[in-house]
Amino acid sequence: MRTVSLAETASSTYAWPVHAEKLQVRAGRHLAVDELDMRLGTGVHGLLGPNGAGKTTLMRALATVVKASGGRLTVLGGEVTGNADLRQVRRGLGYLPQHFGFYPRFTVREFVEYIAWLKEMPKAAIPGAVQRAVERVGLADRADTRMKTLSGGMLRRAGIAQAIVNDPAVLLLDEPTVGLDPEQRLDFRELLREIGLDSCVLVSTHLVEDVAVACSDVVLISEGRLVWQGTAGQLAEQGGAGDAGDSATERGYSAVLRAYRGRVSA
Ligand SMILES: Nc1ncnc2c1ncn2[C@@H]1O[C@H](COP(=O)(O)OP(=O)(O)OP(=O)(O)O)[C@@H](O)[C@H]1O
Repeated sequence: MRTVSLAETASSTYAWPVHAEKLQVRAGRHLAVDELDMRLGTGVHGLLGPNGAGKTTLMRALATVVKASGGRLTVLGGEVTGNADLRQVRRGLGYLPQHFGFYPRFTVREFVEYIAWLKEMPKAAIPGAVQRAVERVGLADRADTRMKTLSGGMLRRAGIAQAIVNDPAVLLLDEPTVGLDPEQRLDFRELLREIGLDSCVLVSTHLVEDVAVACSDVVLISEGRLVWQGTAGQLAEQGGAGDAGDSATERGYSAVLRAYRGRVSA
């Protein structure tokens, strides 16, 4: 049986689970997110953009790991750029960072349990929630294996398990499909679609095809700004025969970026 998360039982008086207005976030001294406006509702949102576009920095700000240096950011109704109770917001979040740390002697189960405990899940709900998260990422047969002995793809799946253990209302996944084999990628797309039915999921990736298949909506950023937002089908319609790419979605991606670069250099 599915455990009901704290985020679901909290009253949701906000219009958008994620709402950024003129958001600015620094990475070191660099302004990596610059006056970004973005609203995300329920569904699976694919976050695309070239290397250095600011995807990881944006994810980190949404995950409340870094503070914004300007603008406004509201996550699950809490203004995280203001004086919101971050503990309350964090209980409703799931986050898979691009690189995540773990104690190598922990088993997969201990690692996911530890994150559930950090998220202040009710003690009695933790064992069942951990088992379910591990099963959902296809690691049930490795639950009692030490983290240090997992393959790269299995580690990534353990990372996804910790991100979903609390049934988060906002799930942030930074390049989750890196290292997954083709079969696991297909299962993962299915998992994303399932979670996106009642949660807001943001997935950063360079695999435009993953976005085309698994995401209800695409957010494209470049130089820290929102360049384009729409459905994967609408993105595909932006491209033409002369645009770079092996699929309609890739050609759409190239066309949108080309148009944006033309606008900023004009
Ligand atoms: N610690 C740092 N100090 C200075 N600049 C940084 C730092 N971290 C990131 N940057 C810069 O901020 C910008 C955005 O980086 P970020 O990692 O958010 O981009 P990204 O879209 O996730 O890139 P990628 O697709 O390569 O993972 C880049 O220009 C990067 O060089």
